[in-house]
Formats: sequence, structure tokens, C-alpha cells
Amino acid sequence: MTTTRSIAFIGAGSMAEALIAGMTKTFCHPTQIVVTNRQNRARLEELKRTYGVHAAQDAQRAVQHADIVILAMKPKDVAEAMAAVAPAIRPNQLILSLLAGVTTETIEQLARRDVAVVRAMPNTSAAVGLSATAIAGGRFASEQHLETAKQLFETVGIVTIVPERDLHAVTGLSGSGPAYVYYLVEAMEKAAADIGLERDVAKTLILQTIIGAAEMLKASDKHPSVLRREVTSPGGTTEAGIKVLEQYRFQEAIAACIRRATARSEELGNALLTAIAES
Ligand SMILES: NC(=O)C1=CN([C@@H]2O[C@H](COP(=O)(O)OP(=O)(O)OC[C@H]3O[C@@H](n4cnc5c(N)ncnc54)[C@H](O)[C@@H]3O)[C@@H](O)[C@H]2O)C=CC1
Ligand SMILES: O=C(O)[C@@H]1CCC=N1
Repeated sequence: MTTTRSIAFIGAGSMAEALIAGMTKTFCHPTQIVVTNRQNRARLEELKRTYGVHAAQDAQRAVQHADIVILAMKPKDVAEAMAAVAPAIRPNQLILSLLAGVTTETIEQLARRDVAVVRAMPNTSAAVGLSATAIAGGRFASEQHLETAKQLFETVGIVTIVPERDLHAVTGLSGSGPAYVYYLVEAMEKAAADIGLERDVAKTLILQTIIGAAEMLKASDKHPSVLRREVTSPGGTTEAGIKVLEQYRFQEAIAACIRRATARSEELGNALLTAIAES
């Protein structure tokens, strides 16, 4: 656990909380973190009570004293947030952006100075130490900055360094990915109720099925299609079920979903650029 760094969060929503929950276990002491937010004082108090972090109303002051500034507001809110804190940003700080679709170049522009920016795309499984995070460095980010960001996100899961152009695809795949899995579980729970299984029994079985399948994927070198075939007895139940998924073009639906989420990431970045140009 590091003892030297102080970290300021701008934005105190679900992603900030997921990161705080993970980081305070191994990366830093809760008192090294200060959380700021727009308006919602009750939310700050809640995070303070739950994790022992500091909470502050004055974002500029929080940024002034931070080594690492984590941007955790929605992309549409970043221009306003950065306008408020930009005067306090120092060249030796590291700005870590979690924002979907927003490039490091845009963040540098909003910071109004040559500052190290690392763009990260974690996911909410950070809350249980299992995020799949990808990071990319901006123009002024050194290897050391990337290493610091890597260490930070490694406390909440696995980290991979990618070229920045890949981050839109990462966002559509693993940033949004937990939601796709939850959607599958929702569908399985509804189906279980329809076929008459008791809710708690179904929930336990579904959860263990998901965990078991994930562990199998991790433990074996086999392609998912091979693992699927191992479940599928000729003329059996799985074959009958999978045929229905094929009729509903399940794989096409997933591909279209990930393509659309990836495109949306680009749109979010472009919409912000348009808003900045018009302001
Ligand atoms: N939720 C997720 O699964 C993931 C989210 N992200 C990114 O993380 C960022 C945050 O997402 P969530 O936590 O889901 O959003 P959220 O809506 O839960 O939280 C955003 C927070 O920012 C605050 N905020 C808004 N304007 C502000 C301002 N001007 N100054 C300070 N704080 C301000 C809001 O009050 C809110 O507490 C987004 O940019 C998103 O793209 C990245 C990976 C995964
Ligand atoms: O839905 C979103 O825009 C954010 C980015 C990735 C996950 N949640």
C-alpha cells in the first residue's frame, strides 16, 4: 500500500464508488482519497461513512493537493467540471479519465496545459476486484505514468495497455460488458420463473452456472465453441435449446450490440468536441 499519493475524485457516482471500494483495500489508505461531486452532499457523506474517505465541496482545492486526479463524471459534464478545476491543475499531476469516448487530447485541451493524461476503461466489477481495465496514455503521459495507472487499476482487477484508438472497442466490449452478462442473468431468471422454478433456487443455480462456466473458460485452453459442444449431447436438451438461440440470431444480436456500443463511445467523444467548439 502506497503512503505518498493523494488522489482526488471529481464525480462520485457508481464507477467512482466501485474504484474506491477496490483501491481502499490495497492501493491506498482511505484518507489519501478525497471525493468531490456536483451538489449532492448526501452522496459524499455516504461515501465518507462507508469507506472512510475525505469528502470535499471545493473541487479546485481538492485538485490542488492531489497527485492523481480521477475524472469520474459523465462525458457530457466534463467540460463544466474541468473549467472549475483547470486553474488548480499542475504539470506534475496525473489525470486519470474514466470517461467513455473522450480522448486524452480532449482532456489535455480542457486542462489547458501540458499534463499527463491516462484514459482508462474499467468496469463496475472493480468493486469486487475483478475489473477488466484497458488503459492508454496521452501525449504527455510517460511510461511511469502508465505504470502508476496500471498499478492503481491492478488493485481492482486485470489491466491491459492498448493503443488509444482501441479504447472505443474496449468500451463497447468490456466497459459495458458486465451489463450484457446481467441482462443474460435477468433473462434466465425470468425464464426460470416461467417454467415454475422457485426464485431463490433458480437464482442460486444460475449464479453457480455463470461462475462455473467463467471458471471453465479461464482454466481450460479450449475454445468456447468446444466447451459448448461438450455440453451438447446429440439429440439432447442443449442442442434443442441452442437451435432456438440460433433461430433468434443470438450471435448476430451480440455482435450488433457490441458494434453499436463501440460506435456510441465514438459519438460521445464527438458530441463533447462539438459542445466545446460551440461554447
Ligand atoms: N458505470 C460504468 O459501468 C462505467 C462508467 N465509466 C465512465 O465513468 C464515468 C462515470 O460513470 P458513472 O459512475 O456510471 O456515472 P454516475 O452518473 O453514476 O456518476 C457521475 C457523477 O459525476 C457527478 N458530476 C456530474 N457533473 C459534475 C461536475 N461538473 N463536477 C463534479 N461532479 C460531477 C454526478 O453528480 C455523479 O455523482 C462516465 O464517464 C462513464 O463513461 C467507465 C467504465 C464503466
Ligand atoms: O454506459 C456507459 O456509457 C458507461 C461506459 C461503459 C459502461 N458504462
